[in-house]
Amino acid sequence: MVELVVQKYGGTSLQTTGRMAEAADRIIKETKRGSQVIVVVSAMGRTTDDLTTLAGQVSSCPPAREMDLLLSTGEQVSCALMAMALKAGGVEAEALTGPQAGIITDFSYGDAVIKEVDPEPVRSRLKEGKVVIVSGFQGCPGGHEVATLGRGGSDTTAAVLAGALKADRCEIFTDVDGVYTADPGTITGARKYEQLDYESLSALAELGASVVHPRAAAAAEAWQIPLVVRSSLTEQTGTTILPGTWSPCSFPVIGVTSETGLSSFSLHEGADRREIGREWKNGLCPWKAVQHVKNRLYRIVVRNEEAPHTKSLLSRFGGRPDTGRALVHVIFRSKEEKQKAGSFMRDLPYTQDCFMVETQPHVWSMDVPERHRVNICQALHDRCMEKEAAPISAAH
Ligand SMILES: Nc1ncnc2c1ncn2[C@@H]1O[C@H](COP(=O)(O)OP(=O)(O)O)[C@@H](O)[C@H]1O
Ligand SMILES: N[C@@H](CC(=O)OP(=O)(O)O)C(=O)O
Repeated sequence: MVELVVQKYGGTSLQTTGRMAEAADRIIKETKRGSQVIVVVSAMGRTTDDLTTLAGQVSSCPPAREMDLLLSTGEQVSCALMAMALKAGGVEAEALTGPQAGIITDFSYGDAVIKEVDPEPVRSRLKEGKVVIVSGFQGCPGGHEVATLGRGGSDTTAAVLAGALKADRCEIFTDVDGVYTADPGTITGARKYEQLDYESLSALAELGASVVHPRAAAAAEAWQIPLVVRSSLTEQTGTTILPGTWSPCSFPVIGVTSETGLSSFSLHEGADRREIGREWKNGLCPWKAVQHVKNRLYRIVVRNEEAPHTKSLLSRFGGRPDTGRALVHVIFRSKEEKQKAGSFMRDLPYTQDCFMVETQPHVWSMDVPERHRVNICQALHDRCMEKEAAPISAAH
């Protein structure tokens, strides 16, 4: 039976035209195995950052619509080049922008959500025997508009397309050979998962493991599409995320993650615990974490972009943002595992100017200065790993 495979290549896998040619060879090999292939591409290397810098040079507050028009071009360049590379390799291919590929979004420029996919444009080209290359990270909110899905959004394009077209699997090609217990780029001793369940992947992705976008993890789970995270630089098998409730081991910790680009507010005066709690529960503030530290001191952590809005909401408490903050998280399998681990999380090094905060019941979180983030993650990861002899698969 012919398999339908979606392959997504991230910016790190398309950094140069040389890398793009390697990706094209891999796609050609997949077609030679007899598969139908849909390819989703991100912008080459750091193109999205470069385009953002360009916008900043002409405007201190670029309009969201034009910003999306600008940023969406990065993926279109990769898409057109990839189709050319494939054709040069003797494979029939056609490049489509997100809107041309039938990806319909809402109107939230810069953070659009895919509402629907018209499978026809891609399906008809597959029927013609073509490899279909789709620009990731973008869709059409209506008319002839284009909206982008937020940073890292190409993963979501791939997972949603895989679901809508009922693909047999969705492969995310990146610069690491799978999903690890911590960022293998910065944390020594991070261990690779050979297999993982959707829930654990989502937990890691939502709390900062940038290897897969959280919306992609959620979409793969919703459609029950097998997801493979693997390296475009090696032939290693990667991490497979499969339907079912399979859990890789009895290891109590799923991983250690961190989030950057945050600001914290310390609220002293007149802060009423119940009032703060009400704001938090009502979701009026998109707060990432909140904590009653002691007596009348509260910490509230928000993304830098939300700091001005939060400051005005909390003005009656006199909160001032402290920038350059990060959150570090130890994600446990359950609330009970977190409670059991309580004692071994104490007495960490680097705790000056750090605050324990509440995020989710099964997650131990701390608000830390961004400059200490990696050291603190390393210490936490070491501590979690020393508790477990051989929890996952061998890696690194
Ligand atoms: N738990 C984790 N497992 C694997 N990689 C991780 C994890 N947390 C963070 N990363 C980082 O995610 C990076 C890949 O994501 P990204 O840079 O967005 O790649 P791409 O451009 O391919 O989308 C890796 O280089 C790695 O440093
Ligand atoms: N190019 C966009 C979208 C994306 O998904 O990129 P990547 O796959 O390289 O994370 C970004 O940089 O955010």
